[in-house]
Amino acid sequence: MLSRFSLALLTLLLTALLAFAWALLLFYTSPSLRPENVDWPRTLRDLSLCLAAFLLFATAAYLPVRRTIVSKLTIGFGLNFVGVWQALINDLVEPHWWPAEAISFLCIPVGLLIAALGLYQLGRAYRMNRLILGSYQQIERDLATVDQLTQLYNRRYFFTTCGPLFEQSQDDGLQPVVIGLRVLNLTELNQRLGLEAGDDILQRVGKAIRRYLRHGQIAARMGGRRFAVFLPDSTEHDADHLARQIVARLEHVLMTDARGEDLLVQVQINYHVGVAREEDTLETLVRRVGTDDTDTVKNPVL
Ligand SMILES: Nc1nc2c(ncn2[C@@H]2O[C@H](COP(=O)(O)OP(=O)(O)OP(=O)(O)O)[C@@H](O)[C@H]2O)c(=O)[nH]1
Repeated sequence: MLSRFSLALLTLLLTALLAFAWALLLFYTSPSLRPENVDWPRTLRDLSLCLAAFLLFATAAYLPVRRTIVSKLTIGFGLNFVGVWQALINDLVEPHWWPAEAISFLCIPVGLLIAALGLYQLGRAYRMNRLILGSYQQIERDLATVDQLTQLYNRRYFFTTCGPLFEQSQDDGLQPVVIGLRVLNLTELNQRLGLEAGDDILQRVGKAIRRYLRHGQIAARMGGRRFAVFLPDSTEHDADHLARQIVARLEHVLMTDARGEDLLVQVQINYHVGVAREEDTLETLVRRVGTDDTDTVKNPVL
């Protein structure tokens, strides 16, 4: 089995060889035009077209894309080259043989049609590749920044993104607020209903938080059972209202236990609203609301 490179080389060589042999045959069998009868500008134009067609033909043969597309492009541009080559010969000799006329008449349009089909498929393949690549990149980004259980951002994303936003808000004279939330009875629920049920509860917490978020507000899972919501500009009252809505939504959650029976579960969530003071940074504010891992012991609030 020939490699792709050898097959392309063989196709090009064979076509060039046949084209020269065909030209020799026509020059040998048909009367040549006298130099004063040759339309030199037209001949030069056909010569340039011929070179361009051969270049396209060669490029198509080596394109690193699917074989079906390569063959369409190679056949299309190859026929195109044959047609233009014939037109060039016809500029220099007077062939009284119908195939010589028919070749350029047929090969150019048919070749262009096939090449256009190949180009269309190439465009589609390129678009598909872009789409696939785009979704891979999106997945990669999501895996790096989003907590897969709750679908909220992770702690790393929270600090990287909200840090500059926090400073920007302060510079603009706005009032950044952070709400810290913590599922108090997760350990107990895990023990009573199992880890899967605990995961389910965390998922519902994520969903409830996302439900009440407004544009520009960012929520993240900061630890196993701790969450933070960043509001770039808010008041204690509004943030408190938002937190109450989230907590109220999760107060009683309907779940199914291991035996398939419905169960009303009380999810206890503690929250704390932190309004930024002038001397605050995002870190100090997050620590105050008790969502930073590093401050678990020191924080008496949550
Ligand atoms: N089902 C389930 N339980 C979890 C998960 N993450 C943490 N927990 C439980 O939540 C409890 C606290 O876990 P931590 O990882 O200490 O959570 P934290 O957010 O750091 O909270 P602190 O206890 O305040 O330090 C433990 O009982 C864990 O088993 C989780 O992804 N799924």
